[in-house]
Amino acid sequence: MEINKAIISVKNLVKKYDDFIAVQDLSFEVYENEIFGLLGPNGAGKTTTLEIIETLRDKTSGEIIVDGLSVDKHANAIKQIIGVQLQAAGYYPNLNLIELIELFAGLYGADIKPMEMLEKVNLQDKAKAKYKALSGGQKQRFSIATTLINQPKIIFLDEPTTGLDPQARRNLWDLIVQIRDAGTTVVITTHYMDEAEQLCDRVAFVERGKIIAIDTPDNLIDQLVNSGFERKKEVKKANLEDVFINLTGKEWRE
Ligand SMILES: Nc1ncnc2c1ncn2[C@@H]1O[C@H](COP(=O)(O)OP(=O)(O)OP(=O)(O)O)[C@@H](O)[C@H]1O
Repeated sequence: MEINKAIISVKNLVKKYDDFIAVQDLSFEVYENEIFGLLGPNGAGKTTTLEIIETLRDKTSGEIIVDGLSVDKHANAIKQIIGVQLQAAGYYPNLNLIELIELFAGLYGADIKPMEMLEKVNLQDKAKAKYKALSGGQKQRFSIATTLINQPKIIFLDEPTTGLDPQARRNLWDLIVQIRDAGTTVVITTHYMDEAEQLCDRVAFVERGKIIAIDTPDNLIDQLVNSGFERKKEVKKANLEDVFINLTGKEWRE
């Protein structure tokens, strides 16, 4: 049997905001080279947990190891091996996409070819465009390109497909799978369960700051079915999203 190697290990993580406990005794591992989904209701503590792993937020207690490095002792070293989506506010309005990638590469000291980065996310035709002139799907793809500039071992994507149409969403899934297949571990949050089911190798459900289930989507669904669960209504063989894709096609556009 294949032994999975943990690239992120979170043990007994606790985060308090004054008296409020946002994360309580959370433990999980992310395996090398998987797409790992952190799922759960609004306010469950997903973003807080990710930001602590990304070394952007302090924890109250617990232990986090990222690729053998402790967040307590090696935050700077961790920053160098992870890719995090920047806030759009960081995209200087007067620079085009190529210039923005050059700027970030300079900040990271990364030796990359900007056009190759844009090709990876299928934005080569927009190299001279400004960020604000991009569609929602293109903006997300650009933002994912920026996470790859320092050739990270792990990237973190917080709700990357929110607000995208079904086609753009599926294009983005293909891109995320390509990134994993090229050897990068992907940690993602999403509120779309169809997305988690299709895209994630494993998922963890977080509720009120605790992990309540963690496994492959297949195993979690099988466990529920084996417990006697049945859907109330017979499900049709296609849904409205399939109609959308069938009518409008799957190719990259925007
Ligand atoms: N800086 C802060 N100060 C006080 N409370 C905070 C702070 N940041 C987050 N919280 C609280 O911590 C809890 C967890 O928030 P968090 O953003 O981690 O949830 P989430 O699971 O990412 O939610 P969503 O799905 O809505 O993005 C929430 O109740 C939130 O109000």
